[in-house]
Amino acid sequence: MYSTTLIAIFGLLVGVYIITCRKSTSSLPLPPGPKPLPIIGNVHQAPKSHGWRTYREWSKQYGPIVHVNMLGQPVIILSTSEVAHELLAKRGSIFSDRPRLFLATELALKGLNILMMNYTEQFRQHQRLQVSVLNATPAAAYLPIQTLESQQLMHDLLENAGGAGTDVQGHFQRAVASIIHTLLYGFRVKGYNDPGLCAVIKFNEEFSEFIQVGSHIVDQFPVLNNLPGFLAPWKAKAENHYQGKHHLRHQNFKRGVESDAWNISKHLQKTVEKDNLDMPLEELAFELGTMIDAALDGTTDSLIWLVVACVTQGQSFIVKAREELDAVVGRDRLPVSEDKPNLPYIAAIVEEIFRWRPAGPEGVPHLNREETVYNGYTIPKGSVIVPNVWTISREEALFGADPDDFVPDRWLEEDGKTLKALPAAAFGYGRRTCPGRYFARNAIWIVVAQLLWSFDIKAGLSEETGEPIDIDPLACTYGLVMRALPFKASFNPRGPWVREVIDRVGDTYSKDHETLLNEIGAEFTKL
Ligand code: HEM
Repeated sequence: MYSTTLIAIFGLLVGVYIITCRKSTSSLPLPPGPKPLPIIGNVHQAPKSHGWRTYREWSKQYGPIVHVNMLGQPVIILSTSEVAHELLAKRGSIFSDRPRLFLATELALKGLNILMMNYTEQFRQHQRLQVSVLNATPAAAYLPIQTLESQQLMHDLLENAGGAGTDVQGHFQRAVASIIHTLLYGFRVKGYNDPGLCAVIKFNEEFSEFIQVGSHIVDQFPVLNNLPGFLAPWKAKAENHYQGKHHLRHQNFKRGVESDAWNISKHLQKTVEKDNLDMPLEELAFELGTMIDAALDGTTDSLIWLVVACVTQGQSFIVKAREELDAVVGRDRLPVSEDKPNLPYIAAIVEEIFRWRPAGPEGVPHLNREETVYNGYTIPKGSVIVPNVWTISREEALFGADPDDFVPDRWLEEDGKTLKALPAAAFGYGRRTCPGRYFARNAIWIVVAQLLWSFDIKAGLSEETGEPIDIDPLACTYGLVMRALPFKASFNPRGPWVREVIDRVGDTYSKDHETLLNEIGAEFTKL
């Protein structure tokens, strides 16, 4: 035991020395950044949490491209849309890998998580499958299911979230989970305590912790993985995570392919067979599971941030949205996706949610497989590239002098009808841009339109004083996604016509979702 520890410590020091002595072929300097110390670099200055806040300060001090040294590992933080585009999109052939920082994560995923794969042929095969079911055209076919679940959400809020209000996270989470489980596996999620949904939430929380730099010492010093299990607790943790995910994914995939109606599991299984792809079913089941994980948090959290905006950012955007909704939709029905071309202000609200509170404010890191030069600076091979989405979404030159405020109008041209082509950073860049962006935009659009058509949204009331509880619009979790801390909000119908319309549809669980799925399947045969 003693000698193993000594070997580990020796390996660690040699590793640090070798890494810090990496040689560059370029004579140009590294990008500017905070002054490092010998060997440890900038580790002592690295933010322990909510890194995007520190990165914004660094960008003000050092400019749009900042270098920090984490124990010899170069980290490059990009803080304008221009630089992120130039490197991650235009030079995508070298900037599309993922960092290999996360040994604990890799143990937990056994190379089966698409989000963490390098840009290899295996990854591209997965990406082609994802795009075939998530691109703009297939995503449009899913609108009937997204609308059905949005109606169910309106019903749930009407019945359960009025008066003094309630913690609304669960209702939104259920609605998003049900959209994705119905489409991917053929079954609806009918309650926020559904065991399958609880399992996905638990795995997402674990995953978010796994990929935090520094959360497992083995990530910095892979040699420690040679330690026996009792000295290496991450091994058992990683194995449990993998086994749990494997079980859930296998079970859901089986349910999907054995179900009577069309669904994405069945569709992709047929594609794999028809195209004779080299992809074991276990890998395909993991791909579907990754889509579930990726879709659930970003979509739910964006909707919750809209609720935060409604209760903290003044009424003027709500008044404008209502004027538009009343003029186009009237008061006799809920908005539907066919109204979209006539409701540009709702589309502007959706873009503003992604800008104001990007679900992943630190982006998902990329890695460059070759050294390159940008604007007179060297970017060493193997740098961890952080698209600083929080700051990029607050570029005053693009978004105006009030980037911290929620102002949907900034997305509209003078005519008030056309969306400006402003860069949207929330879905990432280049070859790794989120394949679910069309799906997410559609799902969020229908919920936002129906929510603002239906409810006055206010802060919940304190049980002790009966007064509204203050909501801090910046209070959030820290992890892969930025989630508003739990809060109470109340949803009261904004007029008598609302209950009438929502009750006319009522509870949607008796609706035949399998017929809707088969209709989507029929659309797919025409694509
Ligand atoms: C508001 C909702 C969402 C946000 C903000 C979001 C954001 C992102 C971001 C930032 C990335 C990494 C991009 C990069 O590396 O540059 C990503 C990757 C991914 N997203 Fe999304 N996403 C959302 C919804 C969805 C949905 C609905 C799906 C699927 C139905 C999905 C599936 C994926 C997948 C599979 C990846 C991995 C792609 C890769 O590594 O190349 N996402 N997403």
